[in-house]
Amino acid sequence: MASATTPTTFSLLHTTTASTSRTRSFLSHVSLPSSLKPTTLRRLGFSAADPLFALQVASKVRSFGSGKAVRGVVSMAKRSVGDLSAADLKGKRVFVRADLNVPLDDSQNITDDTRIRAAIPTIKHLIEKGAKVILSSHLGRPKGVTPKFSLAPLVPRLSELLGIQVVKAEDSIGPEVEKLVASLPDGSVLLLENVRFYKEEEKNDPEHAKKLASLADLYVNDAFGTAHRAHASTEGVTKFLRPSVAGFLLQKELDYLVGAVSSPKRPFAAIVGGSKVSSKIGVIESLLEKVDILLLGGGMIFTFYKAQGLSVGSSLVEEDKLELATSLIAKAKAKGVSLLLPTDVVIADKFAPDANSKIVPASSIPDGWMGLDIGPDSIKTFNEALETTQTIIWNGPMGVFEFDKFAEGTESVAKKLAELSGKGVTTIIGGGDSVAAVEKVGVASVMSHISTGGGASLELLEGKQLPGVLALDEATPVPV
Ligand SMILES: Nc1ncnc2c1ncn2[C@@H]1O[C@H](COP(=O)(O)OP(=O)(O)OP(=O)(O)O)[C@@H](O)[C@H]1O
Ligand SMILES: O=C(O)[C@H](O)COP(=O)(O)O
Repeated sequence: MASATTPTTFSLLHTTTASTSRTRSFLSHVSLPSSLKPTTLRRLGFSAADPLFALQVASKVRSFGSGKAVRGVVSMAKRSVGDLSAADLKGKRVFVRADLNVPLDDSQNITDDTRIRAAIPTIKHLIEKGAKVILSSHLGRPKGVTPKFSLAPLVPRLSELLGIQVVKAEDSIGPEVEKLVASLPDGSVLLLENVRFYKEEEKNDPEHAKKLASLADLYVNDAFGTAHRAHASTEGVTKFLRPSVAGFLLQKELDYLVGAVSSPKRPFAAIVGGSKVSSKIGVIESLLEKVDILLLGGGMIFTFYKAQGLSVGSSLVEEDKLELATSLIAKAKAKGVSLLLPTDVVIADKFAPDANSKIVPASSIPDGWMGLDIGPDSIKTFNEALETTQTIIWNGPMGVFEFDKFAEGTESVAKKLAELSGKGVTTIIGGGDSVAAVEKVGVASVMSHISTGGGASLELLEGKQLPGVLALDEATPVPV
């Protein structure tokens, strides 16, 4: 089957001394062109490594000139639900932690079911294998039992998408839940009540985790959006349940947000926006190590302008981040990254949807006016830069896109990415408000990947480890 252009999977065993001074074995599954032998990889100089070893291999192989099919096929070194055999699953009670934290309106209607749809492939797979699925999630940030944060409104949509009637428990632990679990037929789904109704969930209380774990035989974490939280149902349960494996959604998120970003088709551009530079420092610094082009927009640009001595009127500025902005500009220069700041902006006389607005050069923002979007010249320059790329990651809106008058910059980026996606460019939307913008423009379906995690995707892009991922079983080591 394997050919030079068809990826095959090598298993690479190596050891590393983590900062905790524990020596651990990591297995990294990397799909690489079959012409690459483990001996070749060793010759390439892989020795000490970190948990992202697989990704380093992928990028090295790429620069070595042999990596044809590396992009998007790298997986973290975690065992996946797809690795479990039929015997592992048939008749087994599987605790699935999903992130079904969807928005509900005042009448408890789901206003965006993206996260529910994203959780379906893993649940369907388990049902088809004859497992008994014990599905859990949080919804919102309740303090104790709060009816408006019940998972009950999710049952009809889940049942519809799965094609079976999902049973709902009134609690997430306790004798009633145990009774329901005991009566579950193979291939069925029991939805537990909001795990955050217990304060022990967010405290990652071991006794509480043990109670959750006692409901099941094995654990699947598919809650990418909550993987940055070390909670009882995302991390604590893994201490009591083996195997503990990654679901398909979690795996896909890692493949794109870690794999495609660490081993991109080049040129590679990042677009970073949002309100404040302070909330994106980690992401910008991490991306500066990887990208060829960095486009900045949103409220944070005014801190950069001010750092360059421009007057910014009453635009959003973080005075204590001026030095940081200067150092980021210097870092981009030192790394040879082409950093583009908008050259013109749409300004407003107040922060309101009906504000008076005009377009001015970035250097001419009058006193009393604030910049709320990037201007048409900037859109043109950004588009030209994006046209040269093969991989683009986007996090954060270009302006106050919630107000129609100031949505043009953000919507133009969404449209450009959709157009480029159609031409084979890898387009990754890194969660948060940029996802809302892509959906508003109606181009979500054409993007290569849209993350279901806001905070989790940011942390991953910052290069942080996610506790919900770390806690899972490593893929089976195969010595080379
Ligand atoms: N020029 C601006 N002035 C003030 N606010 C702005 C400006 N541009 C964008 N924003 C606001 O930034 C907000 C989004 O910023 P945020 O940092 O939360 O980005 P995000 O990518 O959505 O992050 P997260 O993933 O955490 O949700 C939007 O509500 C938008 O209105
Ligand atoms: O919406 C999210 O980002 C996730 O569901 C995590 O929610 P949390 O920030 O309340 O932990």
